[in-house]
Amino acid sequence: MWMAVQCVTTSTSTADDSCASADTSSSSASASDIGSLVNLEAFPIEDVSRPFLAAARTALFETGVASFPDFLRPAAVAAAAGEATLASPTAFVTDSEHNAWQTERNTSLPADHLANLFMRTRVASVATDEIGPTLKRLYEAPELLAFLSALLQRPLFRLDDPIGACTINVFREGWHHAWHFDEAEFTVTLSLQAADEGGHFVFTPPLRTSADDPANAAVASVLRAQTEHAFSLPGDGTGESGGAAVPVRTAPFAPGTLQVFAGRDSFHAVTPTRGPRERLVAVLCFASRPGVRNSPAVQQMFWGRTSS
Ligand SMILES: O=C(O)CCC(=O)C(=O)O
Ligand SMILES: [Fe+2]
Repeated sequence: MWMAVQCVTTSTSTADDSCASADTSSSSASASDIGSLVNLEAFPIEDVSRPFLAAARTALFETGVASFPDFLRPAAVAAAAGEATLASPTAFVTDSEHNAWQTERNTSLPADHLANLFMRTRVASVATDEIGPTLKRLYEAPELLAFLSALLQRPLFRLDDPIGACTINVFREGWHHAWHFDEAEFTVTLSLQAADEGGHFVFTPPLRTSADDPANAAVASVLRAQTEHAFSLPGDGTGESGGAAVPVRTAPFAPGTLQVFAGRDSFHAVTPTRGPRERLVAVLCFASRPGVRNSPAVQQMFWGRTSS
C-alpha cells in the first residue's frame, strides 16, 4: 500500500497565533540566513502582524490550497534545484498502487467497488540525509516554522525523522501521482523544477468533513470526470455519468512557489509528466508535537531503508 508521508500531522490545534514561535530554539539557522533564501519583500514572514496571512488562510480553508509564488529567491531556487538534480539519480523509487484514501483493500466489498480501486503512482524521493544544504537551511530556519505555525494557527515541530522529515519528490518522464487524500491534515511543498510538460498539481476544495468521512460520491464524481478508471459505488445515486460536478483546479507550479494544502480533506493528484526534465518538488513535514517520525514500514516503502 502506498502511503503519503508528506505531512503536517496534527492532533491538537489552537485558535490563536500565540503558538507562532513554537520550537524556534533548536534551529541551526540564524536570523540573518532567511533573507538570502526567502523573498522577504513579498513575504515578510518575520513581520509579527503578517498582514498577508489572513488572505492565505482564507484561501487554504476555502479552496484547499494557499500558494506563495516567488517565495524562494531565484538564486536559492537555482541552488536547491541543482542540489536536487545531483541527488536524484540515487533516490529510491516507489512504484505502487493505492486507493483514494490510501487504505487497505476492503474484502467485504465487491472487487470493483470504489474502495477497492487501486491506482498506480510512480515517484522517487530524495531522503532527508541526502538533500542539499540550501533546502536543509530553509527547513531548519526558525522563521519558516513560525510563519507556518501562524498560518495554521497551531504549534508546529519539524519531524524528528532523519530520513523522511524534509524530502524531494522526483517525477521522471511519464510518472504521476494518482488521486488521493493524504494521511496528514496539511502538506507543505516547494516547487523546485517543472517538467517540460504536465506534472500539474490538481486539487478539489476540501471534500471531507473529518478523517472518517470518505466523501464517496464526490470522489466518484472526480474520478469519473478526470480518469478512465471503472468502478462501482452502489447507492451513491450518481450512476455511470457521475454525480454533482466537483470543481478541480490546477495549482501554480512556477519554481520557487511554496504551497500549503489541506491534503487530508482535498482530493488531489499530480498529472503525468512529459519530456526529459524531471519535476522536482520539496516536501517539508511538520507535526503538532515533538518527536514524531515515520514508522519503519513507511521509511522502508519510500526510501528503501529505516533509521535506527
Ligand atoms: O508532488 C506534489 O506536488 C504533491 C504530491 C502529493 O500529493 C503527495 O506526495 O502526497
Ligand atoms: Fe498528497
